[in-house]
Amino acid sequence: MSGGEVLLRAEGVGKRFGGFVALQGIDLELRAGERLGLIGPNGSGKSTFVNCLSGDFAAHDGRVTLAGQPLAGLKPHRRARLGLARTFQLPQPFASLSVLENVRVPLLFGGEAAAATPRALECLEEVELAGKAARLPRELTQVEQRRLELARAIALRPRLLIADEAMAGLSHAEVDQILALLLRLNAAGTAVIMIEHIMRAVTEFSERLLVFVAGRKIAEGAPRAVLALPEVEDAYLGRQ
Ligand SMILES: Nc1ncnc2c1ncn2[C@@H]1O[C@H](COP(=O)(O)OP(=O)(O)OP(=O)(O)O)[C@@H](O)[C@H]1O
Repeated sequence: MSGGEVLLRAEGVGKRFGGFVALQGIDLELRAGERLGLIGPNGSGKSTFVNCLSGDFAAHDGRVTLAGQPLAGLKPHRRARLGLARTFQLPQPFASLSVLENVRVPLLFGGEAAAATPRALECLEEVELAGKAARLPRELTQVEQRRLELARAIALRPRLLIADEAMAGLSHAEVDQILALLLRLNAAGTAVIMIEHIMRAVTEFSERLLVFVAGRKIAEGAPRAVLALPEVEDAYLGRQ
């Protein structure tokens, strides 16, 4: 479900770690409600880019705006309040808090303390975890932990959700569950950037694919067309 206006604009984003250039010259325009897939071999800079968007890393170069507002210098929780949410490759719940309390946390810090419990319960319903609200995260299965991570990310009703490998290690059926959940969120208006190594999932989900290799964007466009490009094939076969 994509609207017309640009929601996120990144221009010339770059990031170095010491002398190592992890990311260079990344431009992206994402429309409201769009479903974008970000792919590339291991170490190509996908998570680094997402970290620069979410504010977990400070970019060295470039400019990022969300709905026209510059994000430079804003910490992740400020970006979350503006509507930019992300999940982490490795779910990061608070181990000693219940599933419900974990979803209440972003609401308490996001200025929605008054309605934190009903909204947290609504999110758990959305990800089909309401029955486990009183459990501890470690009592959840792997796919349930992924769903909890998504519930925490959607608590503040983001305009953009970035899902960083939300399906890694899951079975075929579990991948389908997460895909269905992300499609539901998107149908309700949330733009989604999906970083994913599971090609079936990312091509099925995305309206547009971006391909990173060695910190640069090498291709962008409709999934099937992009995957058919020789330079993309080369990148995956390690010929680049
Ligand atoms: N905090 C860091 N310090 C130093 N180097 C880093 C750091 N984070 C990432 N890198 C390096 O930056 C490069 C890009 O890493 P990044 O995690 O963004 O890749 P990725 O495309 O997300 O990979 P994967 O698919 O394996 O998750 C890699 O060479 C990585 O080793």
